[in-house]
Amino acid sequence: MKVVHTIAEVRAAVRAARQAGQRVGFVPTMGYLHEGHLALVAAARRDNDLVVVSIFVNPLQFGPHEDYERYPRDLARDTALLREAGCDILFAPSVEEMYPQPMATVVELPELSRPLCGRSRPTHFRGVSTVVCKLFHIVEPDRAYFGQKDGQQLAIIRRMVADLNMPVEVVAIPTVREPDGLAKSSRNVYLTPEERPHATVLYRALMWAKARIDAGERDAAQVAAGMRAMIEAEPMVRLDYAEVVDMATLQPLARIQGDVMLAVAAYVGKARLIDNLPLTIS
Ligand SMILES: Nc1ncnc2c1ncn2[C@@H]1O[C@H](COP(=O)(O)OP(=O)(O)OP(=O)(O)O)[C@@H](O)[C@H]1O
Ligand SMILES: CC(C)(CO)[C@@H](O)C(=O)[O-]
Ligand code: BAL
Repeated sequence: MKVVHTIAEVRAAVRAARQAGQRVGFVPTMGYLHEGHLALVAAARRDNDLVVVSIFVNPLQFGPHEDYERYPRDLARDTALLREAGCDILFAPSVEEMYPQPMATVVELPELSRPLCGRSRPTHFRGVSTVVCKLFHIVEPDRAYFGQKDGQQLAIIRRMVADLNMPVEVVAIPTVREPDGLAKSSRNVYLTPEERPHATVLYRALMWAKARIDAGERDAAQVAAGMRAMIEAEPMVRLDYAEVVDMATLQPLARIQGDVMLAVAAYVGKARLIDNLPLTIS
């Protein structure tokens, strides 16, 4: 595995592979890797000749009072994990390399960025779509891999790629969970041993909602209210939102039908956790 830190190096490596007729799979991450990230890398490894993983904690997607400074980082451990996972190129640029001058350009999808997490993180998805657009131009992958866990991010990237005719196939990978259902996330390290059991309420609320829908419930407001009540009743947990939305537009639904996403977010101590469940109801 080659570890590169500059845009020129990653471009040269990818172009050489492409000229040799290779297909390029790309996994963008913010590092501090866990099995969720490694599932994306494994899928990229299966489908492509060359696998590129980026590790970049993108300052543009953090709000002024968020956790940019204390976001967990461990490049040595990540490098070892990626080598083992069969990654070919690790691209780990500095902030100066990615943003040599303040960005005068932004890529923003306002309608998709405002709901759900956008209400508490109003500038977050502008930072995500802008950096992913940059990374796609740098790496020029054939396929790019994203986790379902960040469901709003996935909807935004899919729509950006469609709207801007980007020649990349977006591949979604199901959420990888701990044995008790908690979605794996780099931010789970913020949870104290006392908080940790309560964090599973997000998954429990999603499972409760799924059971109701499986039993025939189609009233989205009823299901959302039930999820909200469960999360609000949980000690050490503060609800951010619990909603039933259309998977592509992220707009709240009245009736549960078609491609829907049950989406939840809550604060548990220092951690803000998100989870979701995509469902197709015919
Ligand atoms: N549990 C998971 N299952 C599947 N994919 C995941 C999981 N967690 C993260 N991913 C995906 O990995 C990619 C990189 O995510 P990121 O580096 O932000 O990790 P994270 O664990 O989501 O961190 P954070 O704590 O910032 O949410 C994204 O496409 C994300 O959806
Ligand atoms: C897609 C991403 C790497 C952009 O910084 C980030 O939002 C993430 O890790 O999900
Ligand atoms: N996984 C999304 C990155 C973030 O929360 O900033």
